[in-house]
Amino acid sequence: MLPLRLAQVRSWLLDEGSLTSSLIAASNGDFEVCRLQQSWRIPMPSERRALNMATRQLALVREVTLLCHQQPWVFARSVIPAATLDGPLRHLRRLNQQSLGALIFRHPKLGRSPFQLALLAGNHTYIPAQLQQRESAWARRSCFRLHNKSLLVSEVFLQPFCRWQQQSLQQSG
Ligand SMILES: C=C(O[C@@H]1C=C(C(=O)O)C=C[C@H]1O)C(=O)O
Repeated sequence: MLPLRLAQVRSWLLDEGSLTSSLIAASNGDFEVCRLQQSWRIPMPSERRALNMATRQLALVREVTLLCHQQPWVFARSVIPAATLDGPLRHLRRLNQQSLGALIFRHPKLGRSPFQLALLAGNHTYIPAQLQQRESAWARRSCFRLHNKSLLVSEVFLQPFCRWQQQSLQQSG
């Protein structure tokens, strides 16, 4: 199957609301978060730049898949600087299988930067090996801000999501 054209996924890529909420609705509630890893690491250079972090500074890096109907629809990587874990988002330290979005979207003053979009090769090293695929994958990235604290969230829309979206578009004509 060819990767979806931008026009076919644009509404999902540019939606500023909670992706968790959208996927729960799309899957009629058959949704779960699977935490792949969560550890203190030096972020990638482009992530450090997006967060204005110093070169050797550590951040809490969380990687999950968002599963709908037990299928991995999205791979998400969040980079949370230590300073962000001291403020109103300090409970993110203890995040496990709960959705990060379910927590941060509770805050009415949550801000979000404009999205950066990319079409990644399905075997791009950014995607964990077990999630890599033949088809290219659309990805988006944005910075959340709350009380001058930031965290960077990247999401890659995988093939099971694309198959569902293509069927949805065909059914809606
Ligand atoms: C930011 C959101 O949280 C989602 C859940 C994540 C997690 O649990 O680690 C990470 C990114 C998002 O896909 C959202 O729902 O919009």
